Amino acid sequence: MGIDHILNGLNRAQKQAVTETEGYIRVIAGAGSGKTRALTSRFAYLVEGLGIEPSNILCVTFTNKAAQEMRGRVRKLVGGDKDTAYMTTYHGFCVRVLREDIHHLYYPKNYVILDIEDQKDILREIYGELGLTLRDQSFTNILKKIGVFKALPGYVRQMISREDSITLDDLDDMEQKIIEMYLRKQKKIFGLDFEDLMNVVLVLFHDFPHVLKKWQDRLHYIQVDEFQDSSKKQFDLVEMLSRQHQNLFVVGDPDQTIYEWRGADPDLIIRFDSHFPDSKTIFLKENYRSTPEILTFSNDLIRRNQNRVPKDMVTNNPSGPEVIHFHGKSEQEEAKWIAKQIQDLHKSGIPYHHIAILYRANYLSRFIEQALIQENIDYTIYGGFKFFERMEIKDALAHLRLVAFAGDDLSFMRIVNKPRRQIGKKRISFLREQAEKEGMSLYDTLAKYQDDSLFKGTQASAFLEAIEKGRQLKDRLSVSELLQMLIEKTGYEKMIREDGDQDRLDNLQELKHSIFQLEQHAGEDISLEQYLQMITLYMDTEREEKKNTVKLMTVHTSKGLEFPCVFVVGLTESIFPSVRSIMERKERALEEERRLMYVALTRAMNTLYLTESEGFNGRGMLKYPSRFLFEVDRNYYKRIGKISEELEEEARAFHQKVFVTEQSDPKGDGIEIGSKVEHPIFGEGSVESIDTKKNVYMVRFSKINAVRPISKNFKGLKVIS
Ligand SMILES: Nc1ncnc2c1ncn2[C@@H]1O[C@H](COP(=O)(O)OP(=O)(O)OP(=O)(O)O)[C@@H](O)[C@H]1O
Repeated sequence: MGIDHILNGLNRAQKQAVTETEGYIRVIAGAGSGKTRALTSRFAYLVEGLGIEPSNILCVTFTNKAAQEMRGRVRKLVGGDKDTAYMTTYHGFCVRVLREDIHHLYYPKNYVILDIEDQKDILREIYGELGLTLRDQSFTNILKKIGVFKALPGYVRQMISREDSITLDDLDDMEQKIIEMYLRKQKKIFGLDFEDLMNVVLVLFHDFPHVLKKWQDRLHYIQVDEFQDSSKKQFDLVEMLSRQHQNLFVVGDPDQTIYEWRGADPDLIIRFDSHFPDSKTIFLKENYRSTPEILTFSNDLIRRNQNRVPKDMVTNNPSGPEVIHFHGKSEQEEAKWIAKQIQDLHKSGIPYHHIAILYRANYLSRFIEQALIQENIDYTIYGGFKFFERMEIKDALAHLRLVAFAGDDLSFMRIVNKPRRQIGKKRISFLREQAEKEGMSLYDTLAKYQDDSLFKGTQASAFLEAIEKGRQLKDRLSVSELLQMLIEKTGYEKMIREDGDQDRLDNLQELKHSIFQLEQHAGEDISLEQYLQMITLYMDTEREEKKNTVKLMTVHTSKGLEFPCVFVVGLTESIFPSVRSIMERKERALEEERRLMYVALTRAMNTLYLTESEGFNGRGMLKYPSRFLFEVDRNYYKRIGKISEELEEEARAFHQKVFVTEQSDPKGDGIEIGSKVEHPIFGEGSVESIDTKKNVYMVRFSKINAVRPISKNFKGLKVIS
């Protein structure tokens, strides 16, 4: 087989990326520039063009799905009989290494990989032994702390050593005790969680040079996809492996780093050339996906980021429709407008599956889903559950149903033991039997037998009390108030809070917000029964799953995908950019949010709509359009719906406020974004941004008309206004 079929159709830069096989090579590939294609073609070229065995090539991808897709594409190019086992994720590779070599650490080859549920089971045991409850510390919280503890691989030696160097009684700190017990229990069952896999391999390679050498010998070529989302440890791994043959090929787009919050380090790709001074850089700048209109808009937004390799994407694609920003007066108007556009697109011959709706957070799907259901537009939530099928939403509504109809056994079963009330299998089967015999509902049966000795030690009475209270108040409280009262009194909301899953909490909040909004707009009181009837429309689980549906997903999920028509919705400041991320990670997060927006925009091939609306958010705060909409030149998009001057002014002030309060200098020396400052050498300047990670102010000085990073510890920088 020749190699023409591999190289045909690639552009010059792509061909270079495919055929430059030796040395350290970085490919900076913009959105839609065909990096997946370049990467698979390169693998095929190594095999077909150079005669390298696939078992000598490690090709690391970011997700299992990407690995699978890449294997499929490579098989098409080189035939289906080639071994593609080293085409895998970082974790997948570590699992293989450990399967072969973990015995050096006295662990068996069939060690156990612990998933999140196994981890929680271990914690449950520990909590039992220490007499702790979730009120003391949620599992999510302690798992996060275990994650922080495992940030550096050093602990692995302690975990695998067969002697306990620390006596548990010596540990006063409860968290330390839990972590130590967790490690011991892990060791007992030879269990490794996801965090450990990489750490154990790093320690193994470090402490057993001959093992590292074996893998180095084997892996002549290493290529890494989505390199911008690699962490320092992942980089260390491939760097170590490539030392012998020195063939490391990385491809990524620094503008699409969206996992910094969980350890990705965009500097690794940005500074790849300083790490490997002999490295070559190839730019893939030609975008094959989008229209010039979409690209111009996206380029103009991402240009605002400071920490990047400057590059503008270009395209030879024909011109398409203008990018549209729709501004609605209310969330309902926004949703209706989106549904109407989808109907129009569909009428014009565009199939539903060519349309995607992207949002920043899962809970935002609710308002769109309701509009789509009302208009009978089929949709699928990509990588998740529909809003009204999410566990916490079904549970919350089960509280309301049980108040409305005591005979609803399904709702009873959903919530009677959530949170745990010691009403397990045995007691439930008693209730079922009695209910059957006496022709009563499970709820009424429990009410009848709550004082029976069988229910001693359970919290059955407290549960019944909460539901009874709901019954008494249901005609006096609004539905939203009733729901709040119920989930508070039964402890359901607390359980979700203690579990620490922010997505679930956001969904609950969104449900309450949606009921409140409905009440506001209805103009008359809505009874509980009316509400439950209305909501049934959205809970219809019988709808069959169809292929030709509009796809709804978070922006994170949309990474790597493309659609002819894209709606990016809910573009409200504080939601996108997310104020929560900015609070946690300051201005680094703002840049990451902008990159996330860039990922969303560049999913679109032909038509791009951006939507947001006025009104109040779930926390009762006024909504303002996202700063991202103001950062792009007005000539690059068309606005439908008027933003009053007043609203625009308030919005801009709000953007500034979020930015300044969240990013102001914690040392309190009065220097903030926008501050005018004086420097003894550079003269007057103004602070453009603050890099908390590097501890510097980025100051633009007028005398030199350039930005200089000035250390926060430098005493000579003074505020002048
Ligand atoms: N040389 C080429 N000629 C024509 N089309 C191409 C070429 N290279 C890539 N494409 C097409 O461009 C689109 C984008 O390619 P691909 O999905 O590989 O991009 P990407 O760089 O991975 O994008 P992103 O990072 O934004 O997800 C695809 O539809 C692909 O088929």
